[in-house]
Amino acid sequence: MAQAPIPVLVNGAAGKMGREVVKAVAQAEDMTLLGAIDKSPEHMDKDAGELAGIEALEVPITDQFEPMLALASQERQQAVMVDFTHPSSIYNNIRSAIAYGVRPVVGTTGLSPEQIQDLAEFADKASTGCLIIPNFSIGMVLLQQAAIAASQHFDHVEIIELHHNQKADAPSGTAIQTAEMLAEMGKAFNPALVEETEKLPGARGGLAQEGIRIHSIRLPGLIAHQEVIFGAAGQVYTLRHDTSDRACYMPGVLLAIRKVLQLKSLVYGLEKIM
Ligand SMILES: NC(=O)C1=CN([C@@H]2O[C@H](COP(=O)(O)OP(=O)(O)OC[C@H]3O[C@@H](n4cnc5c(N)ncnc54)[C@H](OP(=O)(O)O)[C@@H]3O)[C@@H](O)[C@H]2O)C=CC1
Ligand SMILES: O=C(O)C1=N[C@H](C(=O)O)C[C@H](O)C1
Repeated sequence: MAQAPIPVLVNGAAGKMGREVVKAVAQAEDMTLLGAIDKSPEHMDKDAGELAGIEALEVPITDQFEPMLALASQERQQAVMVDFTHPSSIYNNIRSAIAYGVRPVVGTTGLSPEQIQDLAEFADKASTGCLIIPNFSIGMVLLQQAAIAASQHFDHVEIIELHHNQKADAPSGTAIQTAEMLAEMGKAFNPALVEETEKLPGARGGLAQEGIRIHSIRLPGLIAHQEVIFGAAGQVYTLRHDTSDRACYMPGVLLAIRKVLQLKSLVYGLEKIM
């Protein structure tokens, strides 16, 4: 029997990322858009395809999250929920999806390490695959790999992340993940040479693990950008990634939808499924 297409729910379907995901799923031959959920009253009942700038898909935007999960749980082929909503709702969204046996692919940032640990235990107990991916772009995975390599040779590093000014959380999930990866190298960075005084609180950025500082910039005109800057005597090594279109995340999102069906636990980071 031919493999049935993967039924996909998109949560946050009226948002900037959600619209891209609707388009990508509609155009993927092995997937079908089962539902498009969003809480924005402005877009309620609109056709998700038309809102995404493609043909009508006969899938209206709805705010009925749990009924959609219930519907998805009835599907012959296991269903996936892609979530690009808001930091305030993501923890509960993931728990609800897992409770219904629907596999979450999560791009929404802002979960704490404790929440991720708790969700990992919940997914384990339910033997349900779940992917939490702070950044779906291949370019960022490559930047992070280059940063890990550079960290073996440099003891000083700072991260700057720059985003559009509609972003709710700071620092970005990607910057937090990048700092975590560098911290896992097992050494402390940025040994202090002088006693520093911050004349303006926050001037030196947020302090992540192992002395790594993260600086967040929010401006209209930006999409998503990150620099990891290494310094040593007489040299500076800068790694930079720039996005110019949210389409850059879609190959990673489609890969994650396919891969989450093979998992029985929570996996954090695109690099783990590539
Ligand atoms: N992992 C990755 O590669 C990427 C991750 N992101 C992350 O994805 C998230 C979304 O980003 P973006 O698309 O730019 O944001 P948007 O604000 O453009 O879109 C979010 C959409 O979700 C809706 N929404 C908010 N809360 C809920 C809820 N509880 N249930 C259903 N719908 C909800 C919003 O409605 P309303 O407008 O009414 O609030 C809005 O329509 C952010 O956390 C961002 O950091 C973004 C880009 C890439
Ligand atoms: O809000 C965004 O836009 C983005 N959010 C993610 C993050 O917080 O890292 C990924 C990317 O930077 C775009």
